[in-house]
Amino acid sequence: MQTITLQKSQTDKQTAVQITGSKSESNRLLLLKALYPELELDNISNSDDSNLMTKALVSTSDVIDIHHAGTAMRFLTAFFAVQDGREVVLTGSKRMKERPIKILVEALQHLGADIQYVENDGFPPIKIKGKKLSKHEVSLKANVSSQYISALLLIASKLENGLELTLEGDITSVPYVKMTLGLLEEIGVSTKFEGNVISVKPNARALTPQKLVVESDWSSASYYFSIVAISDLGTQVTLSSYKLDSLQGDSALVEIYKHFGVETTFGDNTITLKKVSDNKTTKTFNLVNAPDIAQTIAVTCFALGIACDLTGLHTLKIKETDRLVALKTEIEKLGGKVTITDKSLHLEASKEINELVSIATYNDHRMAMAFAPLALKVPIVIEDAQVVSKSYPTFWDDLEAIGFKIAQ
Ligand SMILES: O=C(O)C1=C[C@@H](OP(=O)(O)O)[C@@H](O)[C@H](O)C1
Ligand SMILES: C=C(OP(=O)(O)O)C(=O)O
Repeated sequence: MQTITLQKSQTDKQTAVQITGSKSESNRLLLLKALYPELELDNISNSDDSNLMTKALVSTSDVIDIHHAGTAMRFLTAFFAVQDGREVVLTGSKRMKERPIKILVEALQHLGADIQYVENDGFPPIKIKGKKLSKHEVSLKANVSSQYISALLLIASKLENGLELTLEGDITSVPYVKMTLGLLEEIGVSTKFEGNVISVKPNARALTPQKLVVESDWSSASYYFSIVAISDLGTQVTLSSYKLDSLQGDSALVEIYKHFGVETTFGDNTITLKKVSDNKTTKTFNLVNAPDIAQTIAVTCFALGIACDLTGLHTLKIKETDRLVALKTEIEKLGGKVTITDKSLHLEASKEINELVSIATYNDHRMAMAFAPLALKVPIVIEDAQVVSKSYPTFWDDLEAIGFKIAQ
């Protein structure tokens, strides 16, 4: 699928959507299952990133290409560093070669790992010679990407003496670190997070065999929060399978979208989103704990003609694309006015939205999905629409099912 044109939704369509498993939970659990085969997993994400992770973990190839998958790149760096005797080059897409990995590599090297850069210092591809790591104490800078922290925590229980990790500076994307610790605890690994120190106890034995069911992806749910927010009063959509006590930080959507008049009701494994009121006040959110929903929220505000101030966005520049620049460029094509710094975005309230603007997606699934709900206001064109498969392969089918008209 390449360029598609999206149109306003039809009435009398299906309003229930089953969303695939969380990509973040899946990629953690897939790695943990490789370390502890006694684990059984259910509702694993069907995303490209999780498929790449699954394949990489059993690959016998000398070179593993993880394309655009950031978590796979970071988690597998730690995984292969402790596979004694295994030599592998981990590489990725052109963009992956621009996404920094030095903080993680230096932490692993400090613990005793043998990792070298193949092209540019500090960036993939990297050559890893797996070995037994000798040390168990390390410090790392915590404000660039939480994925470095999670990567170390995921292998920690397999180190002879576990791990004591000291986090330097502000910690970014904290819920993702807590998700990692939550999953470790769930499978029976002991962890402690006190102040800026995280410790994980060693565990050389097999775990109690158990089945873990991955909750569906809350970042994917964000596009439906946006659709409902932009829709008429009374509009509702039911999504499954979700739970109240989520490990995913993006479940903050429930509170955030109250500000847009969207009410969320938890049912048996489901959430029902309903538009109950209109609220046009300027929105201010700090998204340091939920960076992946920044694009969704910015576009919701633009569609509704509401101004917003989004902060805590310092990680957006090193994701699939520079998301701050991409948002500004595309919203301005549509007639909006956006000001960005390297960690914030300000959108002015606007009245008009230009029709049939062709939205560039920059190899970023979230650019395609975040702009899609705008079709409720004006017909819109999405370039390289297939990018959604990075996290949500059936996104366009699901939009059609709830009534969007899609032409190729
Ligand atoms: O650990 C994870 O699963 C993730 C952590 C976040 O990255 P940063 O910690 O780099 O912000 C998030 O943006 C990404 O989509 C998934
Ligand atoms: C940033 C993301 O993914 P990753 O860092 O794993 O490529 C994302 O899914 O929005």
